[in-house]
Parts: sequence; structure tokens; C-alpha cells
Amino acid sequence: MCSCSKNIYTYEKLSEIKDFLTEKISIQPKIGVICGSGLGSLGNAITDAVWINYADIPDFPVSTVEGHVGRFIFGCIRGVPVACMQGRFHYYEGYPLSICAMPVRLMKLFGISHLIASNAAGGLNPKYKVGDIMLQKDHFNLMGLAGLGPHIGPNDSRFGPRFFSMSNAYDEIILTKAKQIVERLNMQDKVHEGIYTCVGGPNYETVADVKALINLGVDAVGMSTVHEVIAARQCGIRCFAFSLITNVCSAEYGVDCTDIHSEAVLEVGKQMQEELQIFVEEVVEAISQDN
Ligand SMILES: O=P(O)(O)O[C@H]1O[C@H](CO)[C@@H](O)[C@H]1O
Ligand code: HPA
Repeated sequence: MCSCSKNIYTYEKLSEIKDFLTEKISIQPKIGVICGSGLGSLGNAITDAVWINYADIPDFPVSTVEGHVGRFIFGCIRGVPVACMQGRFHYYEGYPLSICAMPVRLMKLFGISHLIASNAAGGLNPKYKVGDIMLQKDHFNLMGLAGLGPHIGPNDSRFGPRFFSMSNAYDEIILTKAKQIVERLNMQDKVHEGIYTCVGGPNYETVADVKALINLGVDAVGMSTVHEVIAARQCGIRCFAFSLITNVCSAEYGVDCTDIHSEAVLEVGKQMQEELQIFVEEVVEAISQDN
């Protein structure tokens, strides 16, 4: 499947899906939350929750990756109505980027104004350790340079203009608030601010890949988020994203990185779940106070 194949998730199709879901919920979400690999427990912060499996939504794709439950949770975090995705779609699952990013457009139809995206990522910056958190200051759109994106093909202006700026992709105001939260929660020793990139995957990087990405100024590498943020910015959603560093990538030959596997990635998520849940709760509250 290529990124430019016909996008079946038209405005009309997403409106149908939205209507189907609206009948099952009683809130109007204001913030979208996407849980990264092993970070599904962020959904534990949600009260008055209604769970809807992707498999039960007509014409919806399913999550095929371990660590992605594959359901929406609609409910409240600290009283703020949210739509939370416990499981996202990745390019390497065979979904074009337009489908990977489609839930963001769906959440826009629900009226979300903000997106909080999380991911598991490999640390490229030599200062990063396993279990650290990187607040995304920006991303480097590697797949975009290769001509791949969620918005390739005919443009429906109801999802935003064809040409749009990505200069404030990660909202500076939310990032500043998140950094204040980090200080308040005394997490500053393990939190960094940096640049994320998305590769196609699902294999992890060679040493040459790692060296090249470091030279490009990238601090953490994963296989998601960038296209979600592009779709979000196109339709005017303000974005905040963070990476949990689940492994460090070696830029040296002879360092054994063969223990990088998805179970190890998920395990780090489990270890950090309580701390990250509180962090996300605080960010949601801070965003809601901004409005
Ligand atoms: O980006 P999320 O969904 O957190 O998942 C990350 O973890 C998986 C690799 O272990 C890849 O899917 C990578 O993108
Ligand atoms: N590379 C790409 N994606 C990832 C990694 C990595 O090292 N760790 C978790 N997701």
C-alpha cells in the first residue's frame, strides 16, 4: 500500500463514524490523547469512561501491534472531556499515512481543540537514558522528504488548506506549561526537550541510520506521531507530544543492541506508567485552564 492510494476516509465517511460513536457517548471531547506503545495505561486517568473497540466501529481499521489495545476511551481527565486512543495505526502495519492519521481528523469532527500524542522512541541523543522523557519541541519529517504524508492526494478543505505552516507544530504555550509541570513534579532530571523523527519501520535502525539521524539533529526516533501532528495542524488542532525513551540507539559498531525488541519497549512503559499518568493529567488540566 502506498501513501497516495485512495483515501477512503472522506469527510462523509468520518462523519458517519462520528455519528455512530456519538450515539454511544455523553461527552463532547475537547482534547484528544493518543497512547503510544506500552503507554495505554494513560487511559487509567479517565473517569466516567466509555470504551469502544475499533473492531466494533463500522469500517474502522484495527490495531495489529502488541501494546496497542485498539479502542477509544471517551470520558474525563480531571473533569475535562477527552477522546483517548488506546492504540494507533502505523505505516509498517500496511496502513497508508492517511489512515494512520485518520483518527485525528475524526477527533476534529468531535470538536477537539488540542492533541496530546505520546510514543515510545529510541534515544539518539547521547544524554538520553532508558526511562527518560523527551518533550517534543519539533519533528524532522523524514518520511515527508520521501514524499509520504497523510495529506497526499486530493485535498478536502473541510480538513484544512492544502498548504499550511508547520512552524509552530508543537505549541509553544503548551510546551512551556508542560515544562512548568515537570519542575513541579520534580521530574526535571529525566525530562529533556528535543527533536523526534518517524521512520517507516518496523525494523529498528542500523548504526549508519543512527549516525545519519544524529547528524540531522534528531534526538529520538520512532515510527509514529509525525503524520498525526501534520493532520492535526492542517485542521488547526494545537499539539503537544512526548516520547518515552524505551531504548538507546548505538552510533558505534560493536555495541550489542540486539536486545531491542517490542517486549523491552513495553516493559519500560509499564515501569513509567504511574508517573506519566500524573504528568498527562496535569497537562490536560493546564490546557483546559488556557482556554
Ligand atoms: O510510536 P509508538 O506507537 O509508541 O510505537 C513505537 O514502538 C514500536 C516499536 O517497538 C513502534 O511502533 C514505535 O513507533
Ligand atoms: N527506533 C524506532 N522506533 C522505536 C525505537 C527505536 O529505537 N524504540 C521504540 N520505538
